[in-house]
Amino acid sequence: MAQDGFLPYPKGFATAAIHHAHDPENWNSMAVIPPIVTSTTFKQNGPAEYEKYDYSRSGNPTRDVLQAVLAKLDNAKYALAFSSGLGATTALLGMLSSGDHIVIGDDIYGGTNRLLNQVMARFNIKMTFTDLTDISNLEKSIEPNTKLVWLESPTNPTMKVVDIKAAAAIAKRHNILLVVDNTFLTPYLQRPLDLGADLTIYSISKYMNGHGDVIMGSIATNNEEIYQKLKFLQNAMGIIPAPFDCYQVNRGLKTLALRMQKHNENCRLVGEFLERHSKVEKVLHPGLPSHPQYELFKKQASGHSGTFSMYLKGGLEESRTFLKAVKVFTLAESLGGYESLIELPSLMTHASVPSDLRKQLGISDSLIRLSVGLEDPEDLIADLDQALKKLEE
Ligand SMILES: C=C(NCc1c(COP(=O)(O)O)cnc(C)c1O)C(=O)O
Repeated sequence: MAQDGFLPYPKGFATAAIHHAHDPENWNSMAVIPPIVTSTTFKQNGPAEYEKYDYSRSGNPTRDVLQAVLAKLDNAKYALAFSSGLGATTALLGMLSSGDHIVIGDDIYGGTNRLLNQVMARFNIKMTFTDLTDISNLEKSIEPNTKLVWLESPTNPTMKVVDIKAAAAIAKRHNILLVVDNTFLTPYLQRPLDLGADLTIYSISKYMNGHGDVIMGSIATNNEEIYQKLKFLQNAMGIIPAPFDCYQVNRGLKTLALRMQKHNENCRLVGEFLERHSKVEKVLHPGLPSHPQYELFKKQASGHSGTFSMYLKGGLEESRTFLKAVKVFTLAESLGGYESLIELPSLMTHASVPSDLRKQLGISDSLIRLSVGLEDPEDLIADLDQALKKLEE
């Protein structure tokens, strides 16, 4: 059962993740598990006369199985896989032309901010960063040359929630595409296309693969024209994943439903423990009633994942002491794996965000982001408790 008051978990999701596009009749071997096709090239019947595949960058059978499953899980017609989440972002931004404008939620992954500000800006892509939790800021930021609205919800790392339906309605009214980066929740907990978004993008490297051993990205959409443009860019820009990685991610998806339920449960227990702790200033967890947008979050999600943030009392010294003391949690970047991770965005994942924006967003040296994994929650809580006790020494 989904958490009280949230949307129900999607029916048939686990069955689709396991069986969709997996008919053994699809391949001569009748293998139950889709074969891994590592061949870089495929024999042709005559010059430019071939069945479906000519060169693995342009198309690959193992990648196609993964893309079919990814589309199904997002209730989408189409999905494409890329070499990384930022690779998918690069392909998506590759649809823009010099002079185009995009409106972006102010709180986004540091690497996405870096790609926009330090690369795309050099190609004369104009951008407005704004706080989309106040949805009136979206309308105010739209200009005649605006082509994309880009948002995360919840946001990385301050966990702000954006009203996706409202953003989609405004984007549609202005004939602008809405992209939602759904990395933090996956389509099991939130389905942006069903809420009106035109595209949803993922760092597959996180929960979708879920095993901390693949870097990959993906985009899903129902828009045929956009799909064809992105498929062209996937090949023309060469931003493709390896067949073996596609096999690993396809395998990871088979337990996505189970893993997200357990991340949801573990993360609530850890968040509630930290909320009660004297050394914790504030917890930012959209799945807890204390979050300012808890009611909105329940309307657009089936629950929260394992990633949330908190403000520790004190400054950088206290954060360093605490982060060096954890033992079950690992101090490292990334999130969404079965192993629990913990990090300091100001010096790690969001170090490339301009300091004035970090200050404005509250990404201080006291803001700590946790990715609660699938370990026994008692062990996770005991680990945080012993590390917090170091602040009393
Ligand atoms: C590595 C981290 N984030 C990657 C990320 C990316 C980039 O994905 P990569 O697969 O790392 O290229 C895109 N969108 C979001 C919301 C992300 O969190 C991190 O936040 O620790």
